[in-house]
Amino acid sequence: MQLEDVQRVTVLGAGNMGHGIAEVAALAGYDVSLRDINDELVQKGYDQIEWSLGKLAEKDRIGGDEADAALDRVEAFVDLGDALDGADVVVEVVPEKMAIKKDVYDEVVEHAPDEAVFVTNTSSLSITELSEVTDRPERFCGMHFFNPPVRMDLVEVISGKHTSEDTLELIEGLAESMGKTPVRVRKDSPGFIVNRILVPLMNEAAWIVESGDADIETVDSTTKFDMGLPMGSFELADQVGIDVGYHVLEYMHEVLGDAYRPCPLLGEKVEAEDLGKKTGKGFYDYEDGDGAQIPSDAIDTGVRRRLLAVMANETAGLIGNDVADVDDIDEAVKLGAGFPDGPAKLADAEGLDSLVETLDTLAEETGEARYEATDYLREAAESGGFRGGDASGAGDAGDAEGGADYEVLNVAVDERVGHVEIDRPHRMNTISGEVLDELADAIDRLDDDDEVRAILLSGAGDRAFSAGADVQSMAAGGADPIHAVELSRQGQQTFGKLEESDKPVVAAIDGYCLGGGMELATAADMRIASERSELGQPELDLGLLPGWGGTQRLARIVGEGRAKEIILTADRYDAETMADYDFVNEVVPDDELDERARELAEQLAGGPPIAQKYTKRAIHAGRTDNEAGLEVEAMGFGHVMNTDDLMEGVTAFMGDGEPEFEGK
Ligand SMILES: C/C=C/C(=O)SCCNC(=O)CCNC(=O)[C@H](O)C(C)(C)COP(=O)(O)OP(=O)(O)OC[C@H]1O[C@@H](n2cnc3c(N)ncnc32)[C@H](O)[C@@H]1OP(=O)(O)O
Repeated sequence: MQLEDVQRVTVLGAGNMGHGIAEVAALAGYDVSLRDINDELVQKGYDQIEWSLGKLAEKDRIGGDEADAALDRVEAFVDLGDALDGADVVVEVVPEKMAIKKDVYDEVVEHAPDEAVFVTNTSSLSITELSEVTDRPERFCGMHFFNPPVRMDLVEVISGKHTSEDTLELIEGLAESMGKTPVRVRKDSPGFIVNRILVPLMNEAAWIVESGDADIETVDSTTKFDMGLPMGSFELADQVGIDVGYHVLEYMHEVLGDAYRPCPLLGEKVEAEDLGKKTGKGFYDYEDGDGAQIPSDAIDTGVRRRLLAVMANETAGLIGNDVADVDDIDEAVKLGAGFPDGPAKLADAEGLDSLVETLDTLAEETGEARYEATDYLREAAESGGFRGGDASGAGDAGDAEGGADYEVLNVAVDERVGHVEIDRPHRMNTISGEVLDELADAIDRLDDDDEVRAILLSGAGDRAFSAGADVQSMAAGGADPIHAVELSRQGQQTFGKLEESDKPVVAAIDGYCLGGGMELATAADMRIASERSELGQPELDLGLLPGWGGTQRLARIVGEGRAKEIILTADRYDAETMADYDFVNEVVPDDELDERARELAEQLAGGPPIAQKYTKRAIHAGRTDNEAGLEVEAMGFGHVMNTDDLMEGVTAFMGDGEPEFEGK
């Protein structure tokens, strides 16, 4: 079956994941049959889809018509035969018990069309074992969505032992058509990629506390504020459900051996039914206490190294056993678990050599199997890291003209325009330290490149130009004032490079342009925005202030009164209002932004570079001293008088032609 043959997707199970997957499939234009075992359950799932589509429309993520059309495509069923009628792909999302799933497949094979492809949304069970109870193991694979499917980009596409390449390609294509990022898991190994990293991390956090080496607060403070992960390890366990992690761990223990022996601390919580947020109490108390209150200053480097060492070992296990390659692992964990960087990159940055040493020491002290470094980890450490000593992790990412590869930017030069796109759409193109580093490098290169005559800035995807500083990675600075001052200076200087560039800079704003993202756009010479864009400086709502030049640059553009209004209210403004405030030069329909921004950038790239340079310099010099500005203007005027560009401009004017300026 080819992707274009897929018309009907049948989703078996209308629970949390089931109705979410059904919604995503309907939004992608597929007809959807949603089935559960009784009217009440299936109706509940259907109502959830209706509610969620309504929310998306309310937030302008989709149009009202689109929401209605998606809902129209969903039909609810209790009868399995009816639900499977005409199915091209069957997505099974029934409870995570092998026996239940097998029973379902026993029935499904009786009713499903012969050519239908089967996928299971298990998060850890064996794809091979499940495929073998069906009549089509080669047309069977895992399709693991993350919760909630409508928001999470990642889909792990897992090959069973019998799965054909065609099936994997079809399901990857299906995931892409639903707007998701599929990551292939080549082997059916417990936990696949994301859970294989997260669950042992949770287990190790518990073992650290169990052994008395640190307390819960220290482990969580280190995880969140030192390693920069989105949550503390115990906070994560509470969020996911301690029982959920525990059962995955038990399964890993059973299949993969002693290295995955669950820490008794987890078992005790499961026994006591303190399962985390869903029961009101887990490692933290959400009912009678304040929930997960994690101190930002209880960081312990020993805890960090231990958690990173275990994570590195798991990563190595996945690569060494050919389950997935390093880039896919990093991508999957970033998208599926919200890590700022993937585990391989985090481990490389720490130094694999030292992590191997940590494991060896722990193995010697405790004799525990989970500290036995895998052969692949040792090999990777010897060759300088997972990426052979390239700690930037750039690998094959990005392809910038001028010889630089970037991890979080796309940089390309075309028609004399150097285009810099922040490429973190899954995190709203937020600005991390890495984005700042790469921006500084890219701007320097484009500035030095004579082929480049204008710079265009944008954000990948259609949700955000940039939602500002990555608060999570900022928090990883551990509330250290000195670090914060340096971070502020780094942003000011990086954005200052754009402002000071001799070349005209255009910011193409589509979607959210907030906080540090707006400060970046403020450093451009011109701003063009799509109608749907929302702009603002929400820092004060976070108890912060705009620290990347916002207090200075914004006032120059919109005047002090408006700048104070924007910063002090922390409100969000639509593009039209920001055009009225003179911040945005032009507002265009959403689907015309890319073309119009490029047109403007190319127009500026065709201008006379020397005159442009002195124009920018004179305007900037005049900010604090009008006389100085006029002096630069006069000097610039003198400089251009003796240029070929002047001759070219005047000749073209006389002859009614288009000038070809060369900057000479
Ligand atoms: C010196 C400079 C300082 C600063 O720049 S401070 C930061 C200033 N910026 C902000 O305060 C904006 C914060 N973000 C938001 O208010 C909202 O987000 C949006 C309005 C942009 C979008 O809202 P919605 O459509 O409901 O999406 P969502 O679920 O909130 O966001 C999607 C994912 O993006 C992450 N995210 C958004 N903004 C940031 C950020 N600034 N730092 C880190 N992560 C961010 C979220 O957490 C979430 O992630 P998950 O899907 O993993 O839950």
